Amino acid sequence: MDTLKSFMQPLMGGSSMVDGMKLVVLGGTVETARRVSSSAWSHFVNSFFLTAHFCEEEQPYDWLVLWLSRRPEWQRSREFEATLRAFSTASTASSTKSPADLEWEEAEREWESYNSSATTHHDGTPREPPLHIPGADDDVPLPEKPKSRIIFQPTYDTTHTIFFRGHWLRVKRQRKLDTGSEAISISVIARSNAILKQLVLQAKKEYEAECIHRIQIYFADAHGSWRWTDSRAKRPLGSIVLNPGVKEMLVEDTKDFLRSEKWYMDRGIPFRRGYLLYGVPGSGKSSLIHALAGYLQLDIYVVSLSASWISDSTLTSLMGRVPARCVVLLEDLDAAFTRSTSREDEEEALLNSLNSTSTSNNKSNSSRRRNGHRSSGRNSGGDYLSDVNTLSLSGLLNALDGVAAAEGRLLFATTNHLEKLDPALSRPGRMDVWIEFKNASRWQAEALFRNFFPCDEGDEEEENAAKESQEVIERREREVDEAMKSIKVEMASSAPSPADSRRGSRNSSSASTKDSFGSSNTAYPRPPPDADVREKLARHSAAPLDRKTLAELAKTFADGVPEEEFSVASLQGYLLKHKSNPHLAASTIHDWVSSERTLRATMAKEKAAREEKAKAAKEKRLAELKEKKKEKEEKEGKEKEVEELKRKLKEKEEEEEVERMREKLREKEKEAEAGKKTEEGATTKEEAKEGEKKKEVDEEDEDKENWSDARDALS
Ligand SMILES: Nc1ncnc2c1ncn2[C@@H]1O[C@H](COP(=O)(O)OP(=O)(O)OP(=O)(O)O)[C@@H](O)[C@H]1O
Repeated sequence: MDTLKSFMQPLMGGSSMVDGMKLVVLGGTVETARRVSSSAWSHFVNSFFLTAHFCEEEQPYDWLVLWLSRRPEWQRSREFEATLRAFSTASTASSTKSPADLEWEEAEREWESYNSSATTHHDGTPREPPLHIPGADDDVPLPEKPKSRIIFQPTYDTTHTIFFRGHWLRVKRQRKLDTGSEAISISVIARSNAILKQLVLQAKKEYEAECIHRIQIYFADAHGSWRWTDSRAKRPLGSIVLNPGVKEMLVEDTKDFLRSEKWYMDRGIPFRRGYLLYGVPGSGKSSLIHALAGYLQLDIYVVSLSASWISDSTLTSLMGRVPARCVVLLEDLDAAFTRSTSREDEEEALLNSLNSTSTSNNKSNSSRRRNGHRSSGRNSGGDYLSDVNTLSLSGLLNALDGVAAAEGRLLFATTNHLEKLDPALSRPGRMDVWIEFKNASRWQAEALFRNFFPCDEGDEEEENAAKESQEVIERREREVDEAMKSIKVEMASSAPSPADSRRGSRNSSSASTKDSFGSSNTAYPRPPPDADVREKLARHSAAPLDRKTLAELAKTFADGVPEEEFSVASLQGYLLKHKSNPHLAASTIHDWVSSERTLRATMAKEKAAREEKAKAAKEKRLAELKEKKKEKEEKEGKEKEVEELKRKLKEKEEEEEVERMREKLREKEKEAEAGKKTEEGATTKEEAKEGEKKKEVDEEDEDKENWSDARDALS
């Protein structure tokens, strides 16, 4: 030991070095102890904590976000960000409000009471007086603008503790590094994961309770996932007007299907059902699906097959990811593949043949078309030609009923062009129920009218009230007319109108020259409003009609609507214009029909002219393309002729060369013959024999040489 010390002493060079070494050793020991203890602690913690992860892409995430947003602890984080609630479920529909919601509403009320007393904005500008429109029903308050619900949630990677059913939960929001999507992890100290299951079920229940009056709409995204897009109030099935029995049949069929899972399983039939709704636009296909989904309490998953990003694989993964009970909606099924007409094919073929540099591309394009792929987009020349989505018919069929397709879903497909669908797509098994939608029948017209105008079922008292309200309407209409007349007078004399004076009396601070919408023109007098605008200024809702009047008006209206000529949507548009005046709606339907017919005839003429023009332009383009093709073919023909001549010339030259070689060979042979004869005379027989042999060998050598010369020359 002493020897070692004496050996080390000079190396250490004194006590300061020793102290330094001691410090390093001490520091190392502390750090190692820290690391070991922290990993032991996390190991210890992990062995007691159960953790559940919820990814943004999955539905339980939405349940959890709603549940957390209702926990005051979650909203009172010291580091938070404010966001609009991602799930816009109607708060009005919800019967229960969370403490967090109540807290937020209280804060809003406080803010409003502070601000309502002020007559100026924060920037000092005066507040505008309330708007008054002559004849408008100011007594009826406008519905409040729906409030967006702001939620405060903790920033990423901060851990929060929330108490739930006797357990402390550690909750953390995280962002995944690879996908950038959000996730929530919840840890709890427990022996089994029962508490986490309870939590998820609780969150689900609350979410469903909030959504009971609404349906959720999900749209497919480019990554093959479903994104929540909208939440809509349920549409009552009664508001959909179809010919008798159609709705009932559909409702019964869907209900029966949803009840028959076991029946399907017992028979080994895939538990799926498809409905094809086809027919004229504006006949209620989409509306019926929404109403039905609401009735059956199912969410809607919408795929647009004409999206540019859609491909076989994305569609397959989307179809595999729909929940067990839902409505999958494929809108405008015919738009998935646009088949080109023969003329378009011809044009494309011509273009392909002209574009010789991209031969291979063209081949692949046309083969894609044959396989039913859709293409649209721009070519280099700026024309719309080929931006390809890679969805094929077989891919679509596979996604609909392949092994990966989810079971239990109701598939609805809509199309306006049944004739464009491939028979494979609409065969039973894929589309089990077909429903045709036509233009409105008289029966539908009457039902639509009845749906539009409220009926007072009631007694005499109520009938009197209805009459009174009718009188009120008429009085108000008269007022509007008078107000309009006075506006005209004002225009002529520049005197303030009664409407203006009323406004002035309400708020003397408002500028007298300004009209209701703030325009203060002085150079040009105000033009009189159109009859259409006057009509709109009238009161907007009709008083309830008694049963008899409603029946009469509905009949008059339906009688005036020609059978299956106008879509329900267009009739709805007409009724909307007269929604305050059912009498007018019924009495002027004939005028509307004739004006619509005239309008349609004009539009048809214009369309025909446009099509004619487009056709002529197309013909011209086609002729130009043909001309170019002809020129190209001629040029190619000439080039071919030149090539042929060159080839022939080369052949000729080669033949001549061979002939020259043959000539040379013959000359050589003659010379050899002559030499042979001279030698014969000069030698004995034996010598002659030997000489002959030698000659033969020489000749052979010479021949070989000549032949090789000739071959070289030929090659
Ligand atoms: N049969 C109907 N009953 C009630 N309302 C209808 C009906 N048909 C159409 N409408 C009304 O017309 C509008 C358009 O209807 P909808 O979008 O459902 O028609 P569609 O057949 O799906 O049209 P498209 O084929 O153009 O998508 C909606 O506002 C809807 O309320």
